[in-house]
Amino acid sequence: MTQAPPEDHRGRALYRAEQVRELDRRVIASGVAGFALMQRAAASAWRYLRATWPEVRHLSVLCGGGNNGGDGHVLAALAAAEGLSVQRILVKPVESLEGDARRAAEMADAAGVGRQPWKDGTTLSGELVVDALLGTGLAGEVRGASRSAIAAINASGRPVLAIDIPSGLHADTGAELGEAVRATHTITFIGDKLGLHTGRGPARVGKLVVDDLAAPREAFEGMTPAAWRLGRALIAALLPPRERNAHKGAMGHALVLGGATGMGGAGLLAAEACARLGAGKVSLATDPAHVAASLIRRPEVMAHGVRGLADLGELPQKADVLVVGPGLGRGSWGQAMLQAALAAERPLVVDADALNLLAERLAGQWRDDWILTPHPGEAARLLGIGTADVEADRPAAAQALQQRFGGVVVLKGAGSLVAGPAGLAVCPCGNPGMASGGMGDALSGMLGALVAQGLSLEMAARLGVLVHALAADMAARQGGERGLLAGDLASCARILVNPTMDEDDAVATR
Ligand SMILES: NC(=O)C1=CN([C@@H]2O[C@H](COP(=O)(O)OP(=O)(O)OC[C@H]3O[C@@H](n4cnc5c(N)ncnc54)[C@H](OP(=O)(O)O)[C@@H]3O)[C@@H](O)[C@H]2O)[C@@H](O)CC1
Ligand SMILES: [K+]
Repeated sequence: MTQAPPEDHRGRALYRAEQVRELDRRVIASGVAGFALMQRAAASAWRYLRATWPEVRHLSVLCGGGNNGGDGHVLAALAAAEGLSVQRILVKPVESLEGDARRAAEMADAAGVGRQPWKDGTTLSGELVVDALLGTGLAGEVRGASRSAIAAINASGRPVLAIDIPSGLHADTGAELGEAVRATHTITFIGDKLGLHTGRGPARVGKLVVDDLAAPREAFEGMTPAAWRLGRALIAALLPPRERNAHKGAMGHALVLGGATGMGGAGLLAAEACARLGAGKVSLATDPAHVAASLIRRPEVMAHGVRGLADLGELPQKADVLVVGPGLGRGSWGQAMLQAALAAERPLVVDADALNLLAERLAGQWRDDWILTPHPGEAARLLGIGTADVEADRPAAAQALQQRFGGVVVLKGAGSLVAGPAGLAVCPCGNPGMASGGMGDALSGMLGALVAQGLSLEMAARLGVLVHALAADMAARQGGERGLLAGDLASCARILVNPTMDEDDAVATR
């Protein structure tokens, strides 16, 4: 049935609303009438609903004024034809509808499906709510009746199947325009949409299925996806089993510069994660006060007590990649370490306070050999805008950073984005347990390890972000999200970067 381009190691293609509209146009031009496509969409949603909730007898279907609403009307008719009772609610009068949406509403009328206009206070009586208010046509903050209908859906406490997109969620950015439906399930059509996977998307979409509605392969030809949704196939594609004669010299040497006075844990977490992801050698340049702790916790890491540039000596030149930022601080020590890293002519992973120092003191730096890993606050400082502006359009912020600073940019947060010369990728994994200190330090160390082992910066960033999030998911399965620690990730990540291991049999080591 699926005609869309198959997923490969790059992951699944994601599109923007305008691109999906163009795909719709191409499918229609190939000979499928628009209304037939709407019927396919509704039939697909109905099949999914029936398979997921076979016991449900009574539905509430909320229909907007466009074709998303049209899908809802057709679904309501299909459900009624199979004997379900349907509460069909319209936010716009049928007389104001046009085109396929009007035809769909009249079809449901003709099938004898009752309808009622949305009014504030209307009780949603269904055991299940179908959200067909707004799809790819959403423009601007949700207004009028749709606004209160969305709030009522969210207050209903019922399972919600969102048609195409949870209403109120922006298909391109994943921003919530006012309030968005909190769906338990979403079925999306023709092409998967970027906004379902970043920003508020992951928190609003619930379980997601994609149906390309049998769109012909040719419809996708020549259309560059807006982004790639990373998948596990990337791990095996980029990390084949090691040659049996591998030696540590060939696995790269990573140097972590971090851990100013009182912030030793950050540098250590980065170094440990770096080692667990397979760097041949890992060095840590840290405040001398932290060396003993490092040796006790991870004797494999070569910890150097560094009071300043003189102590650092030629260490940066001996490494293949430098990770600068974890626990760096913004004081003279951190500034010296960053200067040394920038001068070392080695690929860099730049995180945390190194990014803040860049924003404060080193504006205008552009390199093609670094990975920058800001969270939204750091991204905002680098761009000179507010954090809310970053969150309002995360894909645009990631791409703006990449254009302004060069290299590869990882914009962290739910649905982490990787922007590089090959385009945009989004990570669909991870969990709220990652909202705890040190997670970013572990990520920067992992990225350093992958660069050390010879991956391009962009592939290292994509793979590192994915493995970091998958490791957090694995650790959360073992012990739950609350209380998940950054230090729990490295051992899980080790299992993941050895894809021939059976994850269930593998025993996480500390
Ligand atoms: N043939 C096809 O193409 C296929 C398309 N398919 C389906 O169609 C969907 C796209 O349909 P679409 O383009 O009609 O847009 P849609 O999402 O219904 O929104 C338009 C409505 O929303 C309203 N509205 C907009 N902004 C608003 C706001 N801020 N606040 C409040 N209201 C707002 C706007 O009102 P207006 O601005 O006109 O007053 C209008 O009533 C797509 O997601 C998929 O489900 C499938 O059936 C497969 C075949
Ligand atoms: K919807």
